[in-house]
Amino acid sequence: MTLAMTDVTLTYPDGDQPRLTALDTVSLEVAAGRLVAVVGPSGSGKSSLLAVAATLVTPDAGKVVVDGTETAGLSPAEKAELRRERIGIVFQQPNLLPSLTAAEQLQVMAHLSGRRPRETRSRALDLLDAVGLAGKADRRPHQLSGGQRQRINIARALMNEPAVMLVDEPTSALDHERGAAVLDLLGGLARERGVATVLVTHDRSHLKAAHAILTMTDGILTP
Ligand SMILES: Nc1ncnc2c1ncn2[C@@H]1O[C@H](COP(=O)(O)OP(=O)(O)OP(=O)(O)O)[C@@H](O)[C@H]1O
Repeated sequence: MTLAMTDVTLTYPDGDQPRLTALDTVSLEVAAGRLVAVVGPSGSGKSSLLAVAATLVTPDAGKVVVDGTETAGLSPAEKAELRRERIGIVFQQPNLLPSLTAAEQLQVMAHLSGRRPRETRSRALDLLDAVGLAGKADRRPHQLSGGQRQRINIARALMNEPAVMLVDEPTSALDHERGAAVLDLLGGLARERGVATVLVTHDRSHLKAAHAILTMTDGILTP
């Protein structure tokens, strides 16, 4: 299993109240090439789930295995390397660098991993093509639409050929039609590139690209 979370519990301090349980013995398995959607209302624990899967937050209990690596024993530097090399993260807002072209946004990722510029340029162009942005490689963010920027965000997350992709509300800034297109794209990329993808959203519409839809309620994940 490419991503396996087992009995993960995460609590946060809550003033003088007992600690708040954001994730309550959550288990989730995602195989290569599958897109699993996690749907739940605001505050149900979706972002917490992604943060734990991304090794950004350490759970109180439970096990997280990413592409065969048990994450509990890793040092902060090893976790950072795992994130850079094996995990692609797509947040709601693309956070593109204003001065860089579309291709350069992707190349920066590969550069951080020590890959050579010539290789990375051709991989960046291939990925931009895969997300429907062939011909836009030299545009800067302000010359692109919101939907196109979100596609760059997705292509950038794939730049280092991750085993796992974690996606947080990718359609919140998009209209209905563009949102549906981005979700279809994510499903297609997961399948074609064999990436285990988890998508969290509060919005149940256009999830037909998902192989499974799970529900998060008050930190509890159910089929
Ligand atoms: N750093 C934190 N410290 C304390 N409580 C937190 C922290 N982060 C999240 N929480 C609480 O944990 C619970 C789950 O939050 P989380 O952000 O995971 O929910 P979500 O489903 O992603 O919500 P949204 O859809 O609004 O982003 C909420 O009750 C939230 O208030």
